[in-house]
Amino acid sequence: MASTLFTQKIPSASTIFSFYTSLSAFTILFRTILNELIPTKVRDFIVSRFKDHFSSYFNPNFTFIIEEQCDYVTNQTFRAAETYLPTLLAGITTGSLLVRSSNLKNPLAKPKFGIPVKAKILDVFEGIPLEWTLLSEKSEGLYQSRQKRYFHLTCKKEFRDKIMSEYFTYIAKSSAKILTSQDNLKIHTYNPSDYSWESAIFQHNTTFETLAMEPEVKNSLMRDLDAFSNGKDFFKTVGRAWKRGYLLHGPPGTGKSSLVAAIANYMNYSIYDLQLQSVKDDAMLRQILTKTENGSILLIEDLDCSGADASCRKKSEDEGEDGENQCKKKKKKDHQVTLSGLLNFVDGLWSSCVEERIIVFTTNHKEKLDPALLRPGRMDVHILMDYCTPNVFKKLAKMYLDGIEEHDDLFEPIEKMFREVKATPAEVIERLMVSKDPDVALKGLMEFLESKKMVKESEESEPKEADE
Ligand SMILES: Nc1ncnc2c1ncn2[C@@H]1O[C@H](COP(=O)(O)OP(=O)(O)OP(=O)(O)O)[C@@H](O)[C@H]1O
Repeated sequence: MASTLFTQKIPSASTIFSFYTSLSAFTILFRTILNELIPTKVRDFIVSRFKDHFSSYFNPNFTFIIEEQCDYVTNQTFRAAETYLPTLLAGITTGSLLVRSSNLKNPLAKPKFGIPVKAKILDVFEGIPLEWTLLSEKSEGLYQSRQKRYFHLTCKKEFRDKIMSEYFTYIAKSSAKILTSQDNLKIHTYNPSDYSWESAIFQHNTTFETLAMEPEVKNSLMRDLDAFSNGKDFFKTVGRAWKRGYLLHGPPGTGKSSLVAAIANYMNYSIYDLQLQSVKDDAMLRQILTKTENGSILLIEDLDCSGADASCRKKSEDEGEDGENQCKKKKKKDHQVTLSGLLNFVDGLWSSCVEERIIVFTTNHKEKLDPALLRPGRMDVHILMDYCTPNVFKKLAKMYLDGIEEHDDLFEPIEKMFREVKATPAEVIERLMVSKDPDVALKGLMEFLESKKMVKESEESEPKEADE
């Protein structure tokens, strides 16, 4: 009985050999079918699915993939990670590190360190070990191919839910804290050939202290900015996007750009300076604007020259055609941003894509703008930056002439002149900078204003003479 069982359980050598030859023959046949009948791409797909299935089954880790761009928008989690991770350099497992010194205010400031591609950074959150890696690869974008960057964040599978619910909030808060204490503001300019914003350190010394404006206008603007920056809950309560639009208008040299710098310094906001002429169409405008960050100023200068205004409409009307239609045709031909595309960002649905946003438009010719841009609610505040007034002159003289507040002979006649002739603050500053000696500088300014007055009087008298 025992011997029967034994012979049944262990096959003979010839059985094993014949089984082995059949298996080998089957394997060779299978491989041949796989190699010759199934196309390479299908084969690779089957193998990769097979691998993925088994590796995820046996792999104890879970990986979050955080791409730089999601749809049209900058992924804020990527931004937060990029800001937060350099604080973890002690846990970096790489032989290299990016080193940057960009604090223009203090050349001796410690350099900052950045994360090189493929470097692994280790973090620990409530005892959970985490590993970050920055990766980069080329991808085909809407307008051209560009570098696609993304982070891999890896943790043990059992901590996946905790990381999802708590860790990402933690790094968002940490990066917000780091950003509010940043040393430099930035100015971003859109580069149409690269379809991306290029950044530089923004170091403009103009503040509300150094800007010469009528005191009531300045004070009311500062109050408005304070209310805006503290207004997060208010905007939410009234159901509006947290944004504020300012239209700065007035002749060249009256301080519109300087006022933008003063606002940026006061609010501690970076500036996105957009030349509308460089934007092909509304779709591109959407893509550009959604790539800007919260808590920033979007600046569109010289709006009357941008095409998205009434100037081309007026021209067509003068030429006797239906202005609006011709304007539309022109936009279509040039692939330019349309007025409605722009308005969508000023107060349409897209205006809420970025929070805490100040939009500043500047123009030398408010009268040329399309009335649609000037309707109530579009631009919240209109500020006229005008020719020099006696108050503005006094402020400039005090700044440029060593704190001078009075001058026995010249202050009064100069102030009187400003009521009669138009001179921009830029022109006045040019004369005040001629000498540190108040007598010389103010005399030069007086002569300049007198010559302007003479020109004005002769221009006024010319038509009269012609009439006579
Ligand atoms: N109100 C002002 N207070 C102090 N400085 C001023 C003022 N206005 C002009 N300036 C000085 O004049 C120069 C030109 O000013 P700015 O570029 O700000 O004028 P603008 O109105 O923006 O001109 P444009 O319309 O040509 O862009 C700057 O150097 C600025 O410092």
